Amino acid sequence: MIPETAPVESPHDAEPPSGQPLLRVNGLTKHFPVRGGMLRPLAGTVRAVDDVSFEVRGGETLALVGESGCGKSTTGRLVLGLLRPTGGTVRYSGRDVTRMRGAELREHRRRMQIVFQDPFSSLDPRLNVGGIVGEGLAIHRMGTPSERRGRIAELLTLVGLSPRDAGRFPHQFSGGQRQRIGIARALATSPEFLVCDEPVSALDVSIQAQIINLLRDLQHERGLGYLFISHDLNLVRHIADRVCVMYLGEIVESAPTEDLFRDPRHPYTRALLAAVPRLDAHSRPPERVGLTGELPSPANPPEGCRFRPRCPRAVPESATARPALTEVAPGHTVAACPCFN
Ligand SMILES: Nc1ncnc2c1ncn2[C@@H]1O[C@H](COP(=O)(O)OP(=O)(O)OP(=O)(O)O)[C@@H](O)[C@H]1O
Repeated sequence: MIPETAPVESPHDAEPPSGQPLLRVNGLTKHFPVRGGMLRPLAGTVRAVDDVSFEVRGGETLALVGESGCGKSTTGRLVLGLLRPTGGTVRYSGRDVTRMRGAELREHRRRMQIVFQDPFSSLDPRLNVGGIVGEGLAIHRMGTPSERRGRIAELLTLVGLSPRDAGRFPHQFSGGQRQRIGIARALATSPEFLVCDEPVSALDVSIQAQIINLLRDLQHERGLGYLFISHDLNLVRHIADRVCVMYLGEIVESAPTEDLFRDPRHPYTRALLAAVPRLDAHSRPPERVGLTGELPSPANPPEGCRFRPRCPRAVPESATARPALTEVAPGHTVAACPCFN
Protein backbone atom coordinates (compact mmCIF):
# COMPACT_ATOMS: atom_id res chain seq x y z
CA MET A 1 0.00 0.00 0.00
CA ILE A 2 1.41 3.34 -0.96
CA PRO A 3 1.22 5.76 1.96
CA GLU A 4 -0.57 9.05 1.48
CA THR A 5 1.53 12.14 1.27
CA ALA A 6 0.22 15.42 2.58
CA PRO A 7 0.49 17.97 -0.21
CA VAL A 8 2.68 20.95 0.57
CA GLU A 9 0.57 24.05 0.72
CA SER A 10 0.15 25.79 -2.58
CA PRO A 11 -1.36 29.12 -3.54
CA HIS A 12 -3.13 27.54 -6.50
CA ASP A 13 -6.54 26.15 -5.73
CA ALA A 14 -8.27 26.03 -9.13
CA GLU A 15 -9.64 22.55 -9.78
CA PRO A 16 -11.12 21.63 -13.13
CA PRO A 17 -14.91 21.29 -13.07
CA SER A 18 -15.70 17.64 -12.50
CA GLY A 19 -16.05 15.69 -15.73
CA GLN A 20 -14.35 18.44 -17.73
CA PRO A 21 -11.05 17.68 -19.44
CA LEU A 22 -8.06 18.84 -17.43
CA LEU A 23 -6.05 19.28 -20.62
CA ARG A 24 -7.48 20.43 -23.96
CA VAL A 25 -5.13 20.61 -26.92
CA ASN A 26 -6.55 22.17 -30.06
CA GLY A 27 -4.91 22.54 -33.46
CA LEU A 28 -1.47 22.39 -31.86
CA THR A 29 1.33 23.06 -34.35
CA LYS A 30 5.10 23.34 -33.97
CA HIS A 31 7.34 24.10 -36.93
CA PHE A 32 11.10 24.30 -36.31
CA PRO A 33 13.14 26.47 -38.69
CA VAL A 34 16.00 24.59 -40.37
CA ARG A 35 19.07 26.78 -40.86
CA GLY A 36 21.35 26.37 -43.85
CA GLY A 37 24.96 27.42 -44.38
CA MET A 38 27.36 29.89 -42.78
CA LEU A 39 25.05 32.88 -42.95
CA ARG A 40 22.30 30.62 -41.67
CA PRO A 41 19.55 31.46 -44.15
CA LEU A 42 16.29 29.62 -43.55
CA ALA A 43 16.66 26.35 -45.45
CA GLY A 44 13.28 24.89 -44.57
CA THR A 45 10.88 24.00 -41.81
CA VAL A 46 10.52 20.81 -39.80
CA ARG A 47 6.80 20.27 -39.27
CA ALA A 48 7.23 18.37 -36.02
CA VAL A 49 3.62 18.76 -34.86
CA ASP A 50 0.82 19.70 -37.25
CA ASP A 51 -2.70 20.54 -36.17
CA VAL A 52 -2.94 18.07 -33.29
CA SER A 53 -6.00 17.99 -31.01
CA PHE A 54 -6.84 15.84 -27.98
CA GLU A 55 -8.18 16.02 -24.43
CA VAL A 56 -7.21 14.35 -21.17
CA ARG A 57 -9.34 14.19 -18.02
CA GLY A 58 -8.11 13.97 -14.47
CA GLY A 59 -7.32 10.36 -13.57
CA GLU A 60 -7.10 9.40 -17.24
CA THR A 61 -4.15 8.10 -19.27
CA LEU A 62 -3.90 9.18 -22.89
CA ALA A 63 -1.12 7.47 -24.81
CA LEU A 64 0.64 9.08 -27.76
CA VAL A 65 2.17 6.38 -29.93
CA GLY A 66 4.11 6.31 -33.18
CA GLU A 67 7.56 5.81 -34.62
CA SER A 68 10.57 7.78 -33.50
CA GLY A 69 10.47 11.26 -34.99
CA CYS A 70 6.68 11.51 -35.39
CA GLY A 71 6.37 14.41 -32.92
CA LYS A 72 5.44 12.78 -29.60
CA SER A 73 8.07 14.43 -27.41
CA THR A 74 7.57 17.81 -29.05
CA THR A 75 3.86 17.53 -28.23
CA GLY A 76 4.78 16.74 -24.61
CA ARG A 77 7.10 19.75 -24.37
CA LEU A 78 4.42 22.02 -25.85
CA VAL A 79 1.87 20.80 -23.32
CA LEU A 80 4.32 21.47 -20.48
CA GLY A 81 4.87 25.02 -21.73
CA LEU A 82 8.56 24.29 -22.37
CA LEU A 83 8.15 25.21 -26.05
CA ARG A 84 6.05 27.92 -27.68
CA PRO A 85 3.77 26.57 -30.40
CA THR A 86 3.64 27.91 -33.95
CA GLY A 87 -0.13 27.66 -33.73
CA GLY A 88 -3.03 26.21 -31.79
CA THR A 89 -3.83 26.21 -28.10
CA VAL A 90 -3.09 24.17 -24.98
CA ARG A 91 -5.66 24.78 -22.27
CA TYR A 92 -4.99 23.38 -18.81
CA SER A 93 -7.71 23.72 -16.20
CA GLY A 94 -9.33 26.21 -18.55
CA ARG A 95 -6.23 28.43 -18.91
CA ASP A 96 -4.29 28.89 -22.14
CA VAL A 97 -0.76 27.61 -21.48
CA THR A 98 0.50 29.14 -24.72
CA ARG A 99 -0.21 32.65 -23.37
CA MET A 100 1.20 32.08 -19.90
CA ARG A 101 4.20 34.08 -18.79
CA GLY A 102 6.18 34.53 -15.57
CA ALA A 103 4.49 33.45 -12.35
CA GLU A 104 1.52 31.88 -14.14
CA LEU A 105 3.81 29.71 -16.29
CA ARG A 106 5.83 28.70 -13.22
CA GLU A 107 2.63 27.69 -11.50
CA HIS A 108 1.63 25.63 -14.56
CA ARG A 109 4.96 23.84 -14.37
CA ARG A 110 4.35 23.09 -10.72
CA ARG A 111 0.99 21.55 -11.56
CA MET A 112 2.22 19.58 -14.57
CA GLN A 113 5.47 17.67 -14.30
CA ILE A 114 7.47 15.29 -16.48
CA VAL A 115 8.97 11.85 -15.98
CA PHE A 116 11.84 11.46 -18.44
CA GLN A 117 12.86 8.45 -20.45
CA ASP A 118 16.40 7.99 -19.27
CA PRO A 119 16.89 7.85 -15.49
CA PHE A 120 20.66 7.77 -16.08
CA SER A 121 21.00 11.13 -17.82
CA SER A 122 18.00 12.92 -16.30
CA LEU A 123 19.29 12.97 -12.69
CA ASP A 124 22.04 15.46 -11.86
CA PRO A 125 24.99 13.28 -10.68
CA ARG A 126 26.32 16.11 -8.48
CA LEU A 127 23.19 16.32 -6.34
CA ASN A 128 22.21 13.78 -3.73
CA VAL A 129 18.73 12.29 -3.91
CA GLY A 130 17.38 14.75 -1.35
CA GLY A 131 18.65 17.62 -3.51
CA ILE A 132 17.15 16.13 -6.67
CA VAL A 133 13.73 15.39 -5.18
CA GLY A 134 13.64 18.68 -3.28
CA GLU A 135 14.71 20.88 -6.17
CA GLY A 136 11.13 21.64 -7.27
CA LEU A 137 10.13 22.45 -3.68
CA ALA A 138 12.98 24.96 -3.47
CA ILE A 139 12.23 26.48 -6.89
CA HIS A 140 8.57 26.92 -6.00
CA ARG A 141 9.44 28.04 -2.45
CA MET A 142 7.22 25.37 -0.96
CA GLY A 143 7.58 24.84 2.78
CA THR A 144 10.34 25.62 5.28
CA PRO A 145 13.66 23.72 5.02
CA SER A 146 12.53 21.31 7.74
CA GLU A 147 9.12 20.81 6.07
CA ARG A 148 10.93 20.11 2.81
CA ARG A 149 13.09 17.45 4.47
CA GLY A 150 9.94 15.79 5.80
CA ARG A 151 8.32 16.01 2.39
CA ILE A 152 11.35 14.43 0.69
CA ALA A 153 11.24 11.54 3.18
CA GLU A 154 7.51 11.04 2.44
CA LEU A 155 8.10 11.11 -1.30
CA LEU A 156 10.91 8.56 -1.13
CA THR A 157 8.69 6.25 0.91
CA LEU A 158 5.84 6.84 -1.54
CA VAL A 159 7.90 5.55 -4.49
CA GLY A 160 9.23 2.54 -2.59
CA LEU A 161 12.61 3.91 -1.48
CA SER A 162 13.86 4.68 2.01
CA PRO A 163 14.06 8.16 3.58
CA ARG A 164 17.71 7.25 4.28
CA ASP A 165 18.32 7.28 0.49
CA ALA A 166 18.10 11.10 0.55
CA GLY A 167 21.82 11.30 1.35
CA ARG A 168 22.94 8.97 -1.44
CA PHE A 169 23.86 9.85 -5.02
CA PRO A 170 22.30 8.68 -8.33
CA HIS A 171 25.22 6.42 -9.29
CA GLN A 172 24.54 4.33 -6.18
CA PHE A 173 21.16 3.20 -7.56
CA SER A 174 19.94 0.78 -10.24
CA GLY A 175 17.99 1.98 -13.29
CA GLY A 176 14.63 1.11 -11.74
CA GLN A 177 15.52 2.86 -8.49
CA ARG A 178 16.66 5.92 -10.42
CA GLN A 179 13.34 6.05 -12.22
CA ARG A 180 11.64 5.91 -8.80
CA ILE A 181 13.74 8.94 -7.85
CA GLY A 182 12.63 10.64 -11.10
CA ILE A 183 9.00 9.95 -10.20
CA ALA A 184 9.49 11.27 -6.64
CA ARG A 185 11.01 14.43 -8.13
CA ALA A 186 8.03 14.79 -10.51
CA LEU A 187 5.56 14.39 -7.61
CA ALA A 188 7.32 16.78 -5.23
CA THR A 189 5.26 19.83 -6.15
CA SER A 190 1.94 17.91 -5.91
CA PRO A 191 1.13 18.07 -9.63
CA GLU A 192 -2.21 16.85 -10.98
CA PHE A 193 -0.76 15.83 -14.32
CA LEU A 194 2.36 14.01 -15.52
CA VAL A 195 3.83 13.85 -19.00
CA CYS A 196 5.52 10.43 -18.99
CA ASP A 197 7.96 10.45 -21.92
CA GLU A 198 8.91 6.82 -22.56
CA PRO A 199 9.31 6.34 -18.79
CA VAL A 200 10.36 2.69 -18.90
CA SER A 201 11.98 2.21 -22.30
CA ALA A 202 15.49 2.53 -20.85
CA LEU A 203 14.80 -0.12 -18.19
CA ASP A 204 15.10 -3.90 -18.17
CA VAL A 205 11.81 -5.58 -19.03
CA SER A 206 11.73 -7.18 -15.56
CA ILE A 207 11.82 -3.72 -13.95
CA GLN A 208 9.37 -2.06 -16.37
CA ALA A 209 6.30 -3.67 -14.76
CA GLN A 210 7.29 -2.41 -11.30
CA ILE A 211 7.52 1.18 -12.52
CA ILE A 212 4.28 0.91 -14.52
CA ASN A 213 2.49 -0.49 -11.46
CA LEU A 214 3.87 2.36 -9.36
CA LEU A 215 2.56 4.90 -11.89
CA ARG A 216 -0.85 3.19 -11.90
CA ASP A 217 -1.04 3.10 -8.09
CA LEU A 218 -0.12 6.78 -7.89
CA GLN A 219 -2.75 7.60 -10.50
CA HIS A 220 -5.47 5.74 -8.61
CA GLU A 221 -4.57 7.32 -5.30
CA ARG A 222 -4.16 10.87 -6.55
CA GLY A 223 -6.38 11.08 -9.63
CA LEU A 224 -3.39 12.07 -11.75
CA GLY A 225 -3.83 12.64 -15.48
CA TYR A 226 -1.11 11.11 -17.66
CA LEU A 227 0.05 11.93 -21.17
CA PHE A 228 1.94 8.72 -21.76
CA ILE A 229 4.39 8.86 -24.65
CA SER A 230 5.53 5.47 -25.89
CA HIS A 231 6.37 3.40 -28.92
CA ASP A 232 5.61 0.16 -27.02
CA LEU A 233 2.08 -0.85 -27.96
CA ASN A 234 1.93 -3.79 -25.54
CA LEU A 235 2.70 -1.41 -22.72
CA VAL A 236 0.19 1.15 -23.96
CA ARG A 237 -2.52 -1.48 -24.12
CA HIS A 238 -1.82 -2.25 -20.49
CA ILE A 239 -1.81 1.30 -19.13
CA ALA A 240 -3.77 3.68 -21.40
CA ASP A 241 -7.46 4.52 -21.37
CA ARG A 242 -7.26 6.07 -24.83
CA VAL A 243 -4.64 6.14 -27.57
CA CYS A 244 -3.71 8.72 -30.20
CA VAL A 245 -1.60 7.37 -33.06
CA MET A 246 0.77 9.98 -34.51
CA TYR A 247 2.38 9.87 -37.92
CA LEU A 248 4.68 12.60 -39.22
CA GLY A 249 3.35 15.23 -36.85
CA GLU A 250 -0.33 14.39 -37.29
CA ILE A 251 -2.82 12.28 -35.36
CA VAL A 252 -4.10 9.66 -37.78
CA GLU A 253 -6.28 7.67 -35.37
CA SER A 254 -7.63 8.12 -31.87
CA ALA A 255 -9.75 5.67 -29.87
CA PRO A 256 -10.43 4.07 -26.51
CA THR A 257 -7.59 1.59 -26.06
CA GLU A 258 -9.56 -1.63 -26.46
CA ASP A 259 -11.36 -0.28 -29.57
CA LEU A 260 -8.06 0.63 -31.16
CA PHE A 261 -6.57 -2.80 -30.58
CA ARG A 262 -9.76 -4.66 -31.53
CA ASP A 263 -10.63 -2.64 -34.59
CA PRO A 264 -7.74 -0.53 -35.92
CA ARG A 265 -8.88 1.43 -38.97
CA HIS A 266 -5.90 3.39 -40.28
CA PRO A 267 -3.37 1.45 -42.40
CA TYR A 268 -0.59 2.96 -40.27
CA THR A 269 -2.19 1.77 -37.01
CA ARG A 270 -2.66 -1.66 -38.57
CA ALA A 271 0.96 -1.75 -39.65
CA LEU A 272 2.13 -0.76 -36.16
CA LEU A 273 -0.04 -3.44 -34.56
CA ALA A 274 1.07 -6.06 -37.07
CA ALA A 275 4.65 -5.45 -35.98
CA VAL A 276 3.87 -6.06 -32.28
CA PRO A 277 4.52 -9.47 -30.73
CA ARG A 278 1.06 -10.71 -29.78
CA LEU A 279 0.36 -11.32 -26.11
CA ASP A 280 -3.39 -11.78 -26.44
CA ALA A 281 -4.60 -14.53 -28.76
CA HIS A 282 -8.30 -13.56 -28.44
CA SER A 283 -8.44 -10.20 -30.16
CA ARG A 284 -8.87 -9.97 -33.90
CA PRO A 285 -5.51 -9.99 -35.69
CA PRO A 286 -4.97 -6.80 -37.63
CA GLU A 287 -4.68 -6.98 -41.40
CA ARG A 288 -1.16 -8.20 -42.12
CA VAL A 289 0.43 -5.11 -43.57
CA GLY A 290 4.05 -4.63 -42.69
CA LEU A 291 5.56 -1.22 -42.12
CA THR A 292 7.92 -0.75 -45.03
CA GLY A 293 10.22 2.13 -45.93
CA GLU A 294 11.57 4.95 -43.83
CA LEU A 295 9.63 7.73 -42.15
CA PRO A 296 9.78 10.62 -44.67
CA SER A 297 11.42 13.83 -43.52
CA PRO A 298 9.07 16.07 -41.54
CA ALA A 299 10.79 18.94 -43.36
CA ASN A 300 9.20 17.72 -46.57
CA PRO A 301 6.10 15.68 -45.75
CA PRO A 302 4.12 14.07 -48.61
CA GLU A 303 1.10 15.97 -49.92
CA GLY A 304 -2.35 14.68 -49.00
CA CYS A 305 -2.18 11.59 -46.82
CA ARG A 306 1.31 11.64 -45.30
CA PHE A 307 1.35 7.85 -45.00
CA ARG A 308 0.69 7.43 -48.74
CA PRO A 309 4.27 6.57 -49.89
CA ARG A 310 4.36 3.65 -47.40
CA CYS A 311 0.72 2.64 -47.63
CA PRO A 312 -0.12 -0.66 -49.37
CA ARG A 313 -3.65 0.64 -50.11
CA ALA A 314 -2.75 4.10 -51.46
CA VAL A 315 -4.75 5.39 -54.44
CA PRO A 316 -3.97 8.45 -56.62
CA GLU A 317 -6.61 10.47 -54.73
CA SER A 318 -4.64 9.93 -51.50
CA ALA A 319 -2.32 12.68 -52.73
CA THR A 320 -5.01 15.31 -53.26
CA ALA A 321 -6.05 16.51 -49.80
CA ARG A 322 -5.18 15.99 -46.18
CA PRO A 323 -7.63 13.35 -44.89
CA ALA A 324 -10.05 14.78 -42.35
CA LEU A 325 -10.44 13.12 -38.95
CA THR A 326 -13.80 11.34 -39.07
CA GLU A 327 -15.65 9.61 -36.25
CA VAL A 328 -16.18 5.94 -37.15
CA ALA A 329 -17.48 4.77 -33.74
CA PRO A 330 -18.15 6.61 -30.46
CA GLY A 331 -14.86 8.23 -29.45
CA HIS A 332 -13.01 6.54 -32.33
CA THR A 333 -11.74 8.90 -35.05
CA VAL A 334 -9.56 8.18 -38.03
CA ALA A 335 -7.96 10.31 -40.76
CA ALA A 336 -10.17 9.05 -43.55
CA CYS A 337 -8.03 8.71 -46.68
CA PRO A 338 -9.70 8.03 -50.05
CA CYS A 339 -7.92 4.65 -49.99
CA PHE A 340 -10.55 3.53 -47.42
CA ASN A 341 -13.29 3.53 -50.12
N1 LIG B 1 14.61 21.78 -31.55
C1 LIG B 1 14.40 21.18 -32.72
N2 LIG B 1 14.85 21.73 -33.87
C2 LIG B 1 14.63 21.14 -35.06
N3 LIG B 1 13.96 19.97 -35.21
C3 LIG B 1 13.49 19.38 -34.10
C4 LIG B 1 13.70 19.94 -32.80
N4 LIG B 1 13.11 19.12 -31.87
C5 LIG B 1 12.58 18.08 -32.57
N5 LIG B 1 12.81 18.25 -33.90
C6 LIG B 1 12.39 17.35 -34.99
O1 LIG B 1 10.98 17.22 -34.88
C7 LIG B 1 10.59 15.91 -35.26
C8 LIG B 1 9.78 15.30 -34.15
O2 LIG B 1 10.66 15.05 -33.04
P1 LIG B 1 10.16 14.43 -31.66
O3 LIG B 1 11.34 14.26 -30.77
O4 LIG B 1 9.00 15.23 -31.16
O5 LIG B 1 9.63 13.00 -32.12
P2 LIG B 1 9.34 11.71 -31.25
O6 LIG B 1 8.16 11.04 -31.89
O7 LIG B 1 9.22 12.08 -29.82
O8 LIG B 1 10.65 10.84 -31.48
P3 LIG B 1 11.59 10.15 -30.40
O9 LIG B 1 10.82 8.98 -29.87
O10 LIG B 1 12.79 9.74 -31.21
O11 LIG B 1 11.91 11.21 -29.36
C9 LIG B 1 11.87 15.14 -35.57
O12 LIG B 1 12.09 15.18 -36.97
C10 LIG B 1 12.93 15.94 -34.85
O13 LIG B 1 14.19 15.80 -35.48
